[in-house]
Amino acid sequence: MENKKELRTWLDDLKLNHPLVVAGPCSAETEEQVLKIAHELKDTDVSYFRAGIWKPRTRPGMFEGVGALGLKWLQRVKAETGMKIATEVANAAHVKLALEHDVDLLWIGARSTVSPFIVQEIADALEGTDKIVLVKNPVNPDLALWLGAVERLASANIKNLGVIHRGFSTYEKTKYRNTPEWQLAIELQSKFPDLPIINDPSHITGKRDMIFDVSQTALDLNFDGLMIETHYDPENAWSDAAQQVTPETLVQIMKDLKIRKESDSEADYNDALNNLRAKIDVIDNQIIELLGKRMVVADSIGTLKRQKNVSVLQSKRWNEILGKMVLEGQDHGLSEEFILKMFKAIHQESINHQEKILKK
Ligand SMILES: O=C(O)C(=O)C[C@]1(C(=O)O)C=C[C@@H](O)C=C1
Repeated sequence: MENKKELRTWLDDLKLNHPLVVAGPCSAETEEQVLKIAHELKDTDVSYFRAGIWKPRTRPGMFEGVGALGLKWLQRVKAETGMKIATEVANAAHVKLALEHDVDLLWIGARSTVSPFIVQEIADALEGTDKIVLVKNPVNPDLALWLGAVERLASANIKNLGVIHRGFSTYEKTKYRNTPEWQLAIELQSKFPDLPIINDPSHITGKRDMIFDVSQTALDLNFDGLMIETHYDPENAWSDAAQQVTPETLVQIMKDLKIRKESDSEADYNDALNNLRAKIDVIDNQIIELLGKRMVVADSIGTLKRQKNVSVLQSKRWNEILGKMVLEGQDHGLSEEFILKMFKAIHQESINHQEKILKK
């Protein structure tokens, strides 16, 4: 699949002067619940009303969605509020029912995106549709798998495509429910600058009080929209209670978010920016030069070790370096996380250099 301007057409055609907002409850629970939330979201920035009809749950025995019955409730939402409607589909049967009920936007969930078989089944069922189809990232941070799913849909002649960034599962507990790994979303945007990308701060954070912050980061990174789970009584929601916000909170979030533009044409701003960028270019070159020099020293260490048959990895020395560099980094305003990531990469490169010499 190639990037092309037309990928944005469906979004441009909405002619919004704010980010695209998809909002509504995690799950459709009852007809009253769906309609009450929808009426509270009418006349806000929300263009698409979402509700989960079929819920893929981690373990059996939990609420798994109301099923096809809920699609009728979504149709009432459209008729009564004028909002378009959106839901998740996870197999061909879901697609058939969603299309029969004229759902305007369908998304493929993270647990489906991981499976090329499921994605292909969904793509085949959707073949040639003019509905909007958004692909959530797979649960694991695998950009090729994410884009592969989009490609399967594009090959099924589906034109109105986009992606949803909902974060990634980790074994370690972090402050996020699913860590954002923003680098992946950035890489995706550099490969497909015109493919609409929506952020899902509800699933990234898992906590409503972090939603604003993640939404702002997403907008600062040029995301096109937000999908935010919204419920009039979040505490008592049947699923994902901790991450849903009330319609009032959603309106406040949209009011408080700073919407940035991609650039500004003012001359003074561009002069100042270009000056600073020239400085960055010089520093980047110095960094590369220094890293190259460091590897030349590593090569010499490799030659020494080869003569004496000593192993490459020297954990004690390496831990000393890491400890010192974390402290040094603090003095220069660099986070421990960054220093550890950077020096681990440097260490690996040094090991690769020495390995080449030892294996000669
Ligand atoms: O000090 C060494 O023995 C090295 O091989 C150098 C170096 C490094 O790049 O700093 C690389 C590998 C070792 O694990 C420790 C440190």
